[in-house]
Amino acid sequence: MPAPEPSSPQSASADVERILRGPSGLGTAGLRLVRREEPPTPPAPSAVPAEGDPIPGLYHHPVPEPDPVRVEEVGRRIKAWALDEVDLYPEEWEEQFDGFSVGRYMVACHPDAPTVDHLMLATRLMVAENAVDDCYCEDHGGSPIGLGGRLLLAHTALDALHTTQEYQPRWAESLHSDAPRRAYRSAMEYFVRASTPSQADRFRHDMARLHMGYLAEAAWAQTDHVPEVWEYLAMRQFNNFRPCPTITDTVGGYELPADLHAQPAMQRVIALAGNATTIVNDLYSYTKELASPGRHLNLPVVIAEREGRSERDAYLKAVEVHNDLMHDFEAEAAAVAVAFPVPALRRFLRGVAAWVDGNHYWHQTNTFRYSLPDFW
Ligand SMILES: CC(C)=CCC/C(C)=C(\C)COP(=O)(O)OP(=O)(O)O
Ligand SMILES: [Mg+2]
Repeated sequence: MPAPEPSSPQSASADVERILRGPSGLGTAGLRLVRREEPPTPPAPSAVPAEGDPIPGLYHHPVPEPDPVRVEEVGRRIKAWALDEVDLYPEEWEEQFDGFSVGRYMVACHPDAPTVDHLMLATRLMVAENAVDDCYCEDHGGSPIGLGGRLLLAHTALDALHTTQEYQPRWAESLHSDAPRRAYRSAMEYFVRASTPSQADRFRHDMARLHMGYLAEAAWAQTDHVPEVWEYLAMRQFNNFRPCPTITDTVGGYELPADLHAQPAMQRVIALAGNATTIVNDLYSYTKELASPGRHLNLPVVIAEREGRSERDAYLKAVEVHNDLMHDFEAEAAAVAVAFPVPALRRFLRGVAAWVDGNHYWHQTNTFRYSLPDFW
């Protein structure tokens, strides 16, 4: 393949825009997966953000309001699944379940899902993943103590135990014994029915990564260890949203072939996207985590501690780290799209970019869960 012509910074940025957000020009609006919005007006450095505003200076792409009809239907169906199929939560957690707004989240992140059934694949998994995080690791009875055993057993709801006839039934029963396992088991059953074997295996691998990240976070919490910034970033690359954008093709009803997914350049793009989305969480959940009992690690907290910065400087540096990750993600995604001109690969990259943007939108607008610090 001939080497690409060197391009000016303006044309390089137009290439990124075209590849990640679709073609532009007269008559092309219908070809894009994500509707182009007017570029956001960057806030003046001193502007104080109002409730629901984006973090000043955070590099992001606004998305159109998610389709309210789909949001409502996904919301209705996920509640029925949570209550009737997996008995997910007691009545007193209902407000938090509703406040999570998972329908709005998933509709924003998957604009190319052909049907609500496809959206439900992502929505059940998102709810199940949060149930494991809340009930095993965090605020709803979670603890670092004994986490490894709990996570491993829950992981078998995704990646089945194959053992002797004597022991198999005890394992099968165990998958119904708590809400996180019931949720993982059921969500995975739906996912396996809709995905190819290699898509399901990709997902299992990403979930094993996630569980390894939870364990490192828990180990550090147990010994009250504050890692170096790069060590924290390594942990957060695993304790990460990655399993969500990487199912974009199953949710879109197509497949990124396994050999293209496995390309080192594609793996880097996926990791950069996952890392940017996860640092978005660190920034929007900063005040919630400061208010929670004990020390909750997130990027601003680790930068402040390890680099001796004020809380505000550390937060602003974390914004820069996020922005660098986003720029690298976009540049490398554009390079991969040029190197492998395969329609399914381009669609997958657009799907990952849409997930990144939808994830930002949800964090920004979820004022039930998140609020910004007073740094501007
Ligand atoms: C949905 C999914 C795969 C989540 C995995 C990791 C995770 C829970 C996050 C990236 C969110 O981070 P955090 O636990 O800090 O969440 P909140 O800040 O409490 O919303
Ligand atoms: Mg957080």
